[in-house]
Amino acid sequence: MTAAVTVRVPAKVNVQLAVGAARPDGFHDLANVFLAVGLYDEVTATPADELRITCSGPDAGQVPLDRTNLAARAALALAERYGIDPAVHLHIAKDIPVAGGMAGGSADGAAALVACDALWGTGASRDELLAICAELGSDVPFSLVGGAALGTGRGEKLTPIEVGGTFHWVFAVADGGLSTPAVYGEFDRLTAGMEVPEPTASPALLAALRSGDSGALAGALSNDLQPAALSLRPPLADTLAAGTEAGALAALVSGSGPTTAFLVPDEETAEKVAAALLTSGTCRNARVAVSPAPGAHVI
Ligand SMILES: C[C@](O)(CO)[C@H](O)COP(=O)(O)OP(=O)(O)OC[C@H]1O[C@@H](n2ccc(N)nc2=O)[C@H](O)[C@@H]1O
Ligand SMILES: Nc1ncnc2c1ncn2[C@@H]1O[C@H](COP(=O)(O)OP(=O)(O)OP(=O)(O)O)[C@@H](O)[C@H]1O
Repeated sequence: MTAAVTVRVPAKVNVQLAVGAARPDGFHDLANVFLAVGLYDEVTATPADELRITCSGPDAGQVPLDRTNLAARAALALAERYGIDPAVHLHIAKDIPVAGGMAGGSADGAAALVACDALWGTGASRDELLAICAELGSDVPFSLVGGAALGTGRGEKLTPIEVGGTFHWVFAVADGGLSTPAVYGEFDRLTAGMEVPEPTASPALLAALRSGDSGALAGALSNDLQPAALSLRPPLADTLAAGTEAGALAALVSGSGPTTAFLVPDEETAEKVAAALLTSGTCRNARVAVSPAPGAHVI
């Protein structure tokens, strides 16, 4: 029997997040262009007497260790489908900012699924794993596939996107998180009484990803949730300004925030912008990363 399986899983940034009107089920239809970035959590699955979650890393204190943890929910969902006793210890080595709009919890859900699938030898197909991911959350399927993809529906229906080069990023980690439902709720409040257009992927953005051209991508980045995140957390505007002044090609809120993302031309500029963000006092931490990155995979 396999003794332990470790799965590495990336964070994400939304290079385009086009948000439609609220649906009757409370979700919003999206044109969500996901790009996986090289900040990783690792989930290790080991046989145990009962389902147990532990977490290490600087933000570990903010991660729930009960059955609400997306890693636990993933293990339970797979076990139920295959009639397996979910007796597993899942250890999360967390490096992705918590509640930061970088899909950290979703990443752990996808990683736990891949780890338990390997540990238990369920032999689930890719499509079955993707279906479980979609039940766990809108962002979870992308954490499984990585790379770059267009998410439609509530973000769970994925079409892979070609990426023609490496993009360099700096991520400014804010103090405290933002609740994803609260940010979508603020989007609804800000757009009340307005005609919200059908979300569609930007051809210029897709072309920029395909060509690997950072300058073109900088001109095409967009996030419809940014006004809502800034409305709930006005000081984020200072973080965006600090990174732009330091030489970023473009700045935007990552997903529902409050992490802010800075696209930079190269590694050298990334280090410079990260240092300037740290000294600006407008964020708690600054992380350098490249994209695209592979989805959840056994290491
Ligand atoms: C902001 C993003 O991170 C961008 O990728 C995602 O849209 C959020 O994905 P997620 O965290 O996996 O969200 P879920 O766990 O599926 O949903 C949490 C809550 O976010 C809101 N939500 C989420 C996705 C979506 N397309 N429309 C929504 O309105 C709903 O209030 C929902 O109850
Ligand atoms: N494995 C997990 N890691 C982190 N948070 C988790 C996990 N499982 C459940 N959560 C809960 O989910 C909340 C959101 O955390 P997460 O790090 O996923 O946010 P996020 O990056 O903003 O998500 P997204 O970008 O998908 O909207 C946390 O406040 C926490 O209570």
